[in-house]
Amino acid sequence: KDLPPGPPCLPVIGNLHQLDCSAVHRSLWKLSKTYGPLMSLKIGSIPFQVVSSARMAREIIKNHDPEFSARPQPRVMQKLSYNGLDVAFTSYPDKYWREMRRLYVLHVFSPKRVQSSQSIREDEVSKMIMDISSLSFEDYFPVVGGMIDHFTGLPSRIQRVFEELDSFYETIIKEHLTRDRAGSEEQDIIDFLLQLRQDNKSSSLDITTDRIKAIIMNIFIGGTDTNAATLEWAMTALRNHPRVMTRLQEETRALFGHKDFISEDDLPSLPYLTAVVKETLRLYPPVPLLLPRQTASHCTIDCYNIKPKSRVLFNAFAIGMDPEYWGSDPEAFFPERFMDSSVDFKGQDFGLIPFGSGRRGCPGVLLASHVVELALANLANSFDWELPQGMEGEAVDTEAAPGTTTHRKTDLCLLPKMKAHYSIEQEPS
Ligand code: HEM
Repeated sequence: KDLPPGPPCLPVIGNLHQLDCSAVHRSLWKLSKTYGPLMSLKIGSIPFQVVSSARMAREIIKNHDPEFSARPQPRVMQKLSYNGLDVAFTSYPDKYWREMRRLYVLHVFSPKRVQSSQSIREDEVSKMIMDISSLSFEDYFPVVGGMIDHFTGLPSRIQRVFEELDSFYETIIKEHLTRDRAGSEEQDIIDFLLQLRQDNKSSSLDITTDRIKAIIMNIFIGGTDTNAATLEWAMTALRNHPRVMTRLQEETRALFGHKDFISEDDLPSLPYLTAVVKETLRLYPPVPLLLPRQTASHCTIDCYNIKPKSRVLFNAFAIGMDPEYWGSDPEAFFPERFMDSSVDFKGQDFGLIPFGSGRRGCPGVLLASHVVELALANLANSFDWELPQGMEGEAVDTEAAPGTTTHRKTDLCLLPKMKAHYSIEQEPS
């Protein structure tokens, strides 16, 4: 009786009938308006607690983070993570998780390592811009499809996906082992892990091949689809808000319009770009329910009793719409709200947590923000974007497809037109 309030549920299916499976985060947001910022419900027979306001997220992460930092262990992720050898799906509290997390934060995704891979990101974004430039006028901008959903299904399917991924990781590791790195200054994450394995035999954390594969899995699943989805939603929102697109293009072109490519060193002089990325992550968080958490022990929140092993969802979408935090018009796409504000997505501001927060918060946040800002800056700077013939003037729909990472339901079709040439004389003095 002292559980948080929630909608009445049916036998067997629980509250499933109240959830729109292509936008569960939206259904949960609507329910939270009736039942409050900490809400109990059942998905099938499994009880969940759902966190839907910035105040509640702050209360939990500031005062109860250790109790809320375990993760449920879905069978498919157990298999794909080599039985929990990664970070994202490892149980908590656990010595192995602590050491791996330390490795990620201090080495694999440290600011120094992210900086050292700057030229790789610039090469990739530059290739993308060249590819788009060489398309014929009728060609559409392709969108990367969801991947994670393919991982659900029958055990045989899980096994097949596991084997495919495993052989992909083997190839990557072999390539790195046979590559002649002599004289090369660029050491990527795999080079670093292989080096660590060689140097660090005595450390308590033995870097086995399966552990390296589990780390590649986290990078591959956590760090590719999410960045692609963020770009997809950013371009959708920009297309539907031409005023914002124009202001973004004015910002990039005033400073760098004469250049073919905006580099990462140029990004700090583009504050409106950063505001557009933040606003996209607020309204379209690519992982809107974060990764599920599980309580490690009993705790009391706002007089409610939360039992050990309760599943917990943080609804980052609902939190991004919280009127107590965002004021009267949270549904508007309005990047200006970030222009004179220090609110950031790194996990310290509880109204904006698309990367989560606390002990289990995303360790790839710095890398992700570099990739997304670099790609978006160049897409906006190099091209004007139009809708295909016959669709001009129409709003692009914003319907989402089901999945842990939220993509658009339909492909986003936009036509790139090379920008008019900007000469040095057009630069502001
Ligand atoms: C836009 C891009 C990204 C988004 C939106 C995103 C989002 C998230 C979210 C919501 C979580 C769960 C946080 C929580 O439970 O509090 C997470 C965890 C994680 N992310 Fe990301 N992520 C992104 C990019 C990346 C990248 C680039 C990497 C690595 C290359 C990465 C690796 C991870 C890992 C390893 C975890 C598990 C952390 C743990 O459980 O201790 N992510 N991410």
